Amino acid sequence: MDFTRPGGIVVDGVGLTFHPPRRDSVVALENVDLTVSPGEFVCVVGASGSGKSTLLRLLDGLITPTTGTITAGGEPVTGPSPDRAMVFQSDNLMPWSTVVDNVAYGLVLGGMKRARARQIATTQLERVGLADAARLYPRQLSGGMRQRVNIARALAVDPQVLLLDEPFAALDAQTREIMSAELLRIWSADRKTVVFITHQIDEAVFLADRVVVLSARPGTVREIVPVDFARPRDLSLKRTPEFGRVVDHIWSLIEDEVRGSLGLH
Ligand SMILES: Nc1ncnc2c1ncn2[C@@H]1O[C@H](COP(=O)(O)OP(=O)(O)OP(=O)(O)O)[C@@H](O)[C@H]1O
Repeated sequence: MDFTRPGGIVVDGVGLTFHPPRRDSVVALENVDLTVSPGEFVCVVGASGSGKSTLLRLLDGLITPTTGTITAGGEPVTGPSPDRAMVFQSDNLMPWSTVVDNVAYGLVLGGMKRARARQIATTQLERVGLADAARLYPRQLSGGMRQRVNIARALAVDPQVLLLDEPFAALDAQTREIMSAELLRIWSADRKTVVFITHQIDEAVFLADRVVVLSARPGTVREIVPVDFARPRDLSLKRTPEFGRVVDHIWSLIEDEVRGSLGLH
């Protein structure tokens, strides 16, 4: 596999130490090695504080590693780029703009004429099943709809890589399940590279080609678990014994650390 192609990511020996003012420094990540193939769907799980969000911010270029290097599409990551789009847990939509203008925002910011940007935004809204909501305002949408708008907004700039930081964490359990199936449907259309952070092991296994399990602080790659279930996947997969076995395996890798993070040793 050629990781220097668009969408490929190489994380090589990456460490990140925070130096907060007037507090002890925090080694959040240490010696992380990871390669992601173009078009691959990778999920990252780990106990609270294992450095999942930090890893994602490094991949985006929002922060710079203390040690090691990161390349995306063969180029060193030195800062945020339109080639990579982030989706966060909270939706960050502008309440004063309509849904379509929220989705068009990144394109307009990049210099595109508003009419053209709205056209592209409308196409993206169709993809996420929200064409009818284009003229509504964010407050008129449910949480699940808002996160779909968020995904449409990330896709509108046509990035090579989508970085998602617990995008469904604020949703109720049923909406969350449906949203993960929706995300796979949207992803399968053009198979962008995805790195998806979650606390839910079953969500990770349902979505991913591989699940990266981080160990507790300092976070490092404990194991990379391949998930070979055929695609397209539907939610009934989650009720199969094979699925349960993969979930159990990952849970066994992090259970001690989750207990430790709760002071339960
Ligand atoms: N800006 C910062 N300054 C100092 N320490 C930080 C900073 N950001 C994160 N940390 C610390 O780095 C470690 C990793 O944090 P991070 O948020 O990446 O973990 P996480 O796995 O995403 O956690 P969670 O699952 O709880 O969201 C934690 O100990 C956290 O307190």
